[in-house]
Amino acid sequence: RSNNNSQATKLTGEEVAKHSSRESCWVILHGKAYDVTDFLDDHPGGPKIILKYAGKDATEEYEPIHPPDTVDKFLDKSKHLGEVDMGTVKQEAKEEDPDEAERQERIKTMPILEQCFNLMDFEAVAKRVMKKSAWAYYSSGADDEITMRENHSAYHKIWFRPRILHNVEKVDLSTTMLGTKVDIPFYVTATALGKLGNPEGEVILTRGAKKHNVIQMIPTLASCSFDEIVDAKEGDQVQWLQLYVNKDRAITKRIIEHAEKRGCKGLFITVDAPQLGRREKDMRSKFSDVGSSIQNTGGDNVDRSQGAARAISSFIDPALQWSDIPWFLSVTKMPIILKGVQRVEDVLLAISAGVHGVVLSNHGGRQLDFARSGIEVLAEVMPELRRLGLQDKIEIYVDGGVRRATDIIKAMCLGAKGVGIGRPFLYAMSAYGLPGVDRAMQLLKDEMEMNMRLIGCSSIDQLGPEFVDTRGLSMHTAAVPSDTLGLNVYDPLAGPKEKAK
Ligand SMILES: Cc1cc2c(cc1C)[n+](S(=O)(=O)[O-])c1c(=O)[nH]c(=O)nc-1n2C[C@H](O)[C@H](O)[C@H](O)COP(=O)(O)O
Repeated sequence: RSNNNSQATKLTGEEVAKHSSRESCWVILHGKAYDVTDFLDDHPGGPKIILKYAGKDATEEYEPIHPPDTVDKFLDKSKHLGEVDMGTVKQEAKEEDPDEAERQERIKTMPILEQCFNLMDFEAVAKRVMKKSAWAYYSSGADDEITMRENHSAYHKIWFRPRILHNVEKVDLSTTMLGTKVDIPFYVTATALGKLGNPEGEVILTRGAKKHNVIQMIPTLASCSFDEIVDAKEGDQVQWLQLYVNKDRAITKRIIEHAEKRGCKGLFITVDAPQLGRREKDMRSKFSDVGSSIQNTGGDNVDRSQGAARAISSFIDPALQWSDIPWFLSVTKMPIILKGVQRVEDVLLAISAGVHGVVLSNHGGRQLDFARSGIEVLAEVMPELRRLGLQDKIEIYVDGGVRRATDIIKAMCLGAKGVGIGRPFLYAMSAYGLPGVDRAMQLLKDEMEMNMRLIGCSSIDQLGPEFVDTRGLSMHTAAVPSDTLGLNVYDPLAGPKEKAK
């Protein structure tokens, strides 16, 4: 114990440093020491990443990945060893990030916020100023990222059929989602690890959503704790919960009940991620955290650096199935929406399972590559629901690649109740904080008002399929990257000169 009388009860860094092995492993988090020896093999991210910080201060690495209440929730109180006299802790020489000096330079010369005129501008700035590992995590899609690009380019295959000579002096962009009135038909969708981009994390999105009266979907894998995000809401602001279903249903039940108690108005069960996709940019990035046990392809010596996503997702239940839905309906009164539905057959199954909505989504292209865009699936679903007279049985949302208000309008014309937007608000938050999110949402509102006028509609309920031409939608002319791997190793048939040897 430190002998300085004002620090009488505090541990010293030296003492903590003695416990730096599998046999006895202590770490320091936010100035307190914890004995995590018995927790090592239960850590979703595997033991290696903890052992890397055994006997040391792990706060910086821990912060963006774990909500602050994680230790209290998952580590028995007997393992909480108390305060550390941080003056006695040898601060590790930070792994010099060669890019850091240049990144700081780029931050000094970044465009001012007013120079961002659309959502893609935020992406361009974020790419320049974000830490590599954070950019990699947010921007990556699965495999060759074909679907990630298709999500956005699919909107370019839909053309408007505007009408003229309708009074569009007053334009009302408001609508309702799951019974909640919103100012404009988009919501902030669930995206994990908000603190990778901004030290304040998801609460920035909460404040932006409040200002523009749109709904925020709280991610299971948020950096902020669920309660921090709910506490950050104001007045009657509405939030939804995105749920990754845990193999341990008791944990899932606790999360659902707590969310309902805290006033969440929708439960979005993510169904397109029984295993998180292979996001290669994320895997290649500095984030050298070892992968979760779910990816264990054999032995502990295998380098399983799988990036942030894999490290935090081993709890997700790949056995989740339709027969589980009645249980979810029995444990909550919140409307239940399946997030990640990708074909009309499953929308019909969702209706017969009694859920209240679906999000037609491929997880922002971060899961199955070559899954179709949400908007293309929407164009498949709605005519079939209308044919069967089921279009009012369920609320249909789409997300993925929405970057312009015209994208939102196209989705509404095709019958969506609203659209989810992910990366653009992450980039705005990462580059400019709350002012960035505020501007991004305002830009969408301005674009939406103008575009509604130009297609000849003054309110959302006037939008319908007759305003769009979707004939090009099923042409998958995605900009497929050249087959770099194949070309690098391709061995053309030996020509005549080769034979002569
Ligand atoms: C960009 C992004 C998306 C994530 C996301 C994290 C990031 C950085 N994460 S993930 O770590 O597991 O992949 C989640 C998540 O926690 N849960 C979820 O349901 N969707 C997750 N999504 C998907 C998201 O909810 C939308 O489906 C997707 O972002 C929509 O596409 P855009 O980003 O193009 O708007």
